[in-house]
Amino acid sequence: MKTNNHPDTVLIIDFGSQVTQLIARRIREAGVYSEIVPFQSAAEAFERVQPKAVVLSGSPHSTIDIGSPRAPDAIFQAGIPVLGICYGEQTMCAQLGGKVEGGHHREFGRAFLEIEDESALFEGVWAKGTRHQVWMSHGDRVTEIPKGFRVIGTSSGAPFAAIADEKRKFYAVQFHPEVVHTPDGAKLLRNFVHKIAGIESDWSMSAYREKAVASIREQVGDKKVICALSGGVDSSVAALLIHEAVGDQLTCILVDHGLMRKNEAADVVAMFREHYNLPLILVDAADRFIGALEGEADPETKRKTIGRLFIEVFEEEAKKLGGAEFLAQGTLYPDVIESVSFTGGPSVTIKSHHNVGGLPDRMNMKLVEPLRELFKDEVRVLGKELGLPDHFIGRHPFPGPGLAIRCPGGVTREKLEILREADAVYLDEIRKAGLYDAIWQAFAVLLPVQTVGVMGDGRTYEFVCALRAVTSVDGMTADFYHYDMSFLGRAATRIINEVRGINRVVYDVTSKPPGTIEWE
Ligand SMILES: Nc1ncnc2c1ncn2[C@@H]1O[C@H](COP(=O)(O)OP(=O)(O)OP(=O)(O)O)[C@@H](O)[C@H]1O
Ligand SMILES: O=c1[nH]c(=O)c2[nH+]cn([C@@H]3O[C@H](COP(=O)(O)O)[C@@H](O)[C@H]3O)c2[nH]1
Ligand SMILES: NC(=O)CC[C@H](N)C(=O)O
Ligand SMILES: [Mg+2]
Repeated sequence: MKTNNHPDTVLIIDFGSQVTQLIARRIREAGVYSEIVPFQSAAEAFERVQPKAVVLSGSPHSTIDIGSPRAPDAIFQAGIPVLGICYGEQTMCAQLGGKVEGGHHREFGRAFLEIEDESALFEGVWAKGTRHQVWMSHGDRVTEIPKGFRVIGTSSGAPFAAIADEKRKFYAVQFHPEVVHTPDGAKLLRNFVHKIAGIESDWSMSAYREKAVASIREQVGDKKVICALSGGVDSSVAALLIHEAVGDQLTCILVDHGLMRKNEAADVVAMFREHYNLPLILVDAADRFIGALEGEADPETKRKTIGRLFIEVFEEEAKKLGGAEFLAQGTLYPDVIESVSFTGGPSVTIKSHHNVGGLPDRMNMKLVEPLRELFKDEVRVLGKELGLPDHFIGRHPFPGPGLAIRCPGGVTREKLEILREADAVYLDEIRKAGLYDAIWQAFAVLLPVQTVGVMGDGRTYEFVCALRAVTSVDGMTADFYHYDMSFLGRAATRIINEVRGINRVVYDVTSKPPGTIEWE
């Protein structure tokens, strides 16, 4: 039985490529809904989703190895178009009667594709006899293609770099059309979904909004929902969507734990109460959080204390409301994929991220997760659609434990106050320089180190403030932002002049890895 709400889905079978998510992105950019499933559950997902087309991803595996992953045979018998990419091509060939060999012709990075023949895949993009840049990353290669296929493109390392069986609508490429280093790749994927699979563009955020609102109504009925609202993009968009669906059945809870940025709580409250008339409870829990944190210097203990207090506050607030059946969360698609990805496996805990994910178990509530099919940039588009002002949509992420993890070592009220001021000055300078949107996340850190300085001919002995700014796509990896030195000089001068308690400023030039974005 088909259980997915989207009539025209492209199913992407993930064999563990680093860039599988990009395939989904590119297809969605073409206005077509796509879903990623790990290969282990592909057979079940194929049955459930009944896709209009299938894409097979790349993989770190080799089809030559015994026990390496395969696509379910059913997809080749369903009469729908299939596109194999890299490993996807190799397994398609291996499964349909071709041959793959471990190569002496490895290609990594930039390569050139000679167009040998016309094809629906290349229509309007690449003409026969031309040559184009593509991006490759393979060690194995196809050496014999299955019956029914013909060669449409070659590269110096891969005689079967692009092949097609137009009758069965099976296509396969050794290069990666999903990455930006294949400049025309997105157009090929568009050809695949529109021209070959015949799917029209109907995936838009306004269509999504309607569907999401309807399904929230169906799920929630006349029951109560609470939503932990931080004012971050994810929880804000989730709250607005649920409010549109069930109005006053929703109550949002914003916890002011005393670890927010300057004016943060007030701004969030003003925005949601005044502009949206959204039922919002602001809980002032600053004493409770700071009281529990005082004297605690261990980063993990700090994080766990904050997580525990969050749960306590939500439990109390839910009780005051007479209980609530549902808990809303801003879970995004990458979170969902990560938790099911077969490459994930048991990994070490670098830090215990606070999220409300621990809540439902403890609180016995069902989850409402209206964003679980979306990527962050899609959430931003949806936020715009819902009328969230630009300055809210473009906000840098802010962690649940807030300033506590930017005060390494013990937290005190005084230190938090110094940090809050320094952070505000720093962000003000960033905005003035027009850099806010170019930076993924920026913040100040107050080090537990005092140094000697001289100010107004007097000796000072005050704290060191570290500035951090990073570029990133998803927070998983990051580079430090390459400021102009004169900007750093300006920011440092202002912080030292305006913030009592700081007499020295340094800049953090660590990428992630080896560093993390936050200091704790
Ligand atoms: N001060 C807070 N009060 C209430 N809920 C909070 C608070 N801080 C965090 N949360 C909850 O924890 C969740 C996870 O925080 P996270 O920072 O990952 O997401 P966000 O704040 O919604 O968006 P962004 O990633 O843009 O900051 C939030 O979605 C929100 O539900
Ligand atoms: O909601 C959150 N709860 C947390 O406990 C938490 N810790 C880190 N972060 C944010 O996650 C991103 C990656 O941070 P790290 O490189 O420090 O792990 C960065 O954007 C961090 O700000 C958190 N967000
Ligand atoms: N990127 C890939 O899909 C690589 C496939 C296979 N591991 C190879 O080296 O050829
Ligand atoms: Mg946040």
